[in-house]
Amino acid sequence: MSRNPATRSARLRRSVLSVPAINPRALEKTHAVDCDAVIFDLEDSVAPERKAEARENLRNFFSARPLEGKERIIRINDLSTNFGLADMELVIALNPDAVLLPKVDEPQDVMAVGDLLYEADAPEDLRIWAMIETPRGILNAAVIAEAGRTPGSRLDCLVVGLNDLRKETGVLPQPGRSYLVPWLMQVVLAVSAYGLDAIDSVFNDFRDEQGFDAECLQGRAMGFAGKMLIHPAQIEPANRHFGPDPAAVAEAEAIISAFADPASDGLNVINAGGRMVERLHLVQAESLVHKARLIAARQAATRKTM
Ligand SMILES: CC(C)(COP(=O)(O)OP(=O)(O)OC[C@H]1O[C@@H](n2cnc3c(N)ncnc32)[C@H](O)[C@@H]1OP(=O)(O)O)[C@@H](O)C(=O)NCCC(=O)NCCSC(=O)C[C@H](O)C(=O)O
Ligand SMILES: [Mg+2]
Repeated sequence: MSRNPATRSARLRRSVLSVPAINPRALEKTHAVDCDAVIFDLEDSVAPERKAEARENLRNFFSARPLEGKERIIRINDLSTNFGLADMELVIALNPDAVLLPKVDEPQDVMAVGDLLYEADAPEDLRIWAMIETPRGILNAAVIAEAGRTPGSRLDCLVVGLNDLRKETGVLPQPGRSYLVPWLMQVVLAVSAYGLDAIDSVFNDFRDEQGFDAECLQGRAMGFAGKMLIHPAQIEPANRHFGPDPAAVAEAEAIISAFADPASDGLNVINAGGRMVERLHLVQAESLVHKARLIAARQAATRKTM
């Protein structure tokens, strides 16, 4: 049985900020910024000769002060490189919320990391995220996502990487991403079939506010849960575009009340102010209201600590 997109994840993943683990100053900034998740990057933003230094930075960062209220994800190097296994040892030692695998081509890439976590007796809530950023990754998006349904699988989220994908395919960066949309939608369809989340790719030109807004609107309309970010300036717009807008929350609350009315008992379809509403809309409405409450609770907690 498929899960409705509205029920994919109860977590907020509107803004997923990547931070190069080589940069201690940027690492420190993650305590103060308002993103939902942080990816600590050991892969492409760290030069090969500085991988060990980046791991040491992360070790120090995790031991100095816990990062509160945000999902913590460590992006490792591919296990086929010289760095992948040392990265995995660090992941097991630091126990983040998730490990992000780059350049996933097939389900076996995810399973190999799952096996390492199992052998290390890592806690079950240490999840796996997968970057879909190669031609084979796109072609195999469905079977990769399906692997997330096998018993004991830790796969939780797919993240699209368009920089690598453009490099591999020759598709040029263009406003509207018209040639990429079919591949993006393939990823959204795959996660929808198997109850995972999908995060849209980074937008490199972090000073181009209009371009970023347009891409967020497009990603949200396509069904992505949020966007991978490269700069703190992208957090507020991503939270805004991927968060529920107040009118939609009010409408969702009205749908929940309408179905809670005893007059709706035994009805699968009702008339809500001149619009047909079905019980499937109730599931979406509940998910939206849940996310709105998570955001409100986060904002209240932030105000308290200010
Ligand atoms: C792109 C950057 C190199 C730009 O950095 P910088 O020149 O320092 O920008 P600013 O001067 O505007 O920065 C202002 C302050 O903000 C801090 N900062 C900047 N970026 C981050 C960040 N990502 N996280 C936390 N803090 C950040 C700076 O340190 C400045 O602070 P201060 O000095 O105190 O004023 C830089 O933004 C950057 O490195 N971004 C992240 C790059 C990265 O993570 N790359 C990997 C992910 S991209 C990817 O995965 C692609 C994918 O794989 C694919 O294939 O598509
Ligand atoms: Mg990449």
